[in-house]
Amino acid sequence: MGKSSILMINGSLQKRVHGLIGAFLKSGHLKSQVTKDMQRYVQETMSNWKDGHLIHLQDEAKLIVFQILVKGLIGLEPGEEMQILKQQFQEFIAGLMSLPVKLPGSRLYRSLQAKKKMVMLIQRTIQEKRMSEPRCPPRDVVDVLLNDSNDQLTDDLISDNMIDLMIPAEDSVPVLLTLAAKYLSDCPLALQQLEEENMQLKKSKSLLGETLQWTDYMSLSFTQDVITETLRMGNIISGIMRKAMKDVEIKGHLIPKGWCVFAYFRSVHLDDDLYEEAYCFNPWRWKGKDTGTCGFTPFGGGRRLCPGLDLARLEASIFLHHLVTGFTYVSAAINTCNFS
Ligand code: HEM
Repeated sequence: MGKSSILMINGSLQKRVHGLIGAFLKSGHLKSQVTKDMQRYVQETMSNWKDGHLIHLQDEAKLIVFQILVKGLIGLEPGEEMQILKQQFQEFIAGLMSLPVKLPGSRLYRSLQAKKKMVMLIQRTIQEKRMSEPRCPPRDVVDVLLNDSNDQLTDDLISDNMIDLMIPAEDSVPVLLTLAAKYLSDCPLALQQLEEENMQLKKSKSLLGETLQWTDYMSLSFTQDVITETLRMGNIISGIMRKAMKDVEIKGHLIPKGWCVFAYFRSVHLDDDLYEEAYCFNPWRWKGKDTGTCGFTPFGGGRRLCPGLDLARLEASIFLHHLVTGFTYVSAAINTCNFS
């Protein structure tokens, strides 16, 4: 990761970059674009699913999510360059956790080479954008950062950040989708209610001759509760690190300045004192409840709160909608949880 990565920087620059990216990822403009593209990619992908063929859901979801992500970040459409970027990104990721040996042929070396190639491709895109008129409203994150007047937002910072944004985003949503499918397979009641809610929306929209908008997907309350419960049980990011900048005392425990603390979400999200039958997948527990509490932090919190949280929820809603309305989904298990 580069020195100017959003994951590494602090202070006012992090606040600025985080604010710009977060506002764009939450914008109605991006959500409409994502909805249109995601519907198309999901339908294309699912139309290839044939009876009797094994489907690797996470891999299929990964390809869709990567295409959506790269378009939202740098404006690239699916095609040859997207394919190259995907290959290079996989090589780069493989070296993130590897022996620190930078000899030619080593995993780390190959990873760094892949990152260089990605940077070159993204910098070319930035140059092209710099030579054309600024786009208003911005269509991707590069547009947003280029339109800002802060002179710390150099081409190097922008290209590094595009790659570093792919790291938290690329895998998390496919894992969320895969876990949702798994938990639903284990819970026929939830699957049935999810199907009913989504079929109802599909029918009412088709009667009106309208296509589904992002607001339609987000208005599906039970679908949102299924996603919330999957985030709680799945703990896709198991926790976050924080460094104490000064001595801090929490509930009688001193954390000396300079110490690192790991806030472990799993121990909170699976705490029986906070969640009745915490190991049971029970989307109904969220009915009418506020998800913005300290006991539920799958997207972290504070000034580093995940800027992609709305996008993750929207992508999951679209995927689940097409999964349960396009296929007969057979649940194999009987859930023994008490939902009363
Ligand atoms: C299920 C999906 C996702 C989960 C569970 C998730 C979770 C998280 C968590 C726990 C953090 C750390 C927050 C903290 O330190 O307090 C984080 C940070 C971040 N996430 Fe996500 N994320 C998801 C999807 C996404 C997506 C789709 C994007 C972008 C398109 C994204 C971009 C980021 C970025 C840039 C940060 C760093 C923010 C900063 O340090 O200022 N994430 N995410």
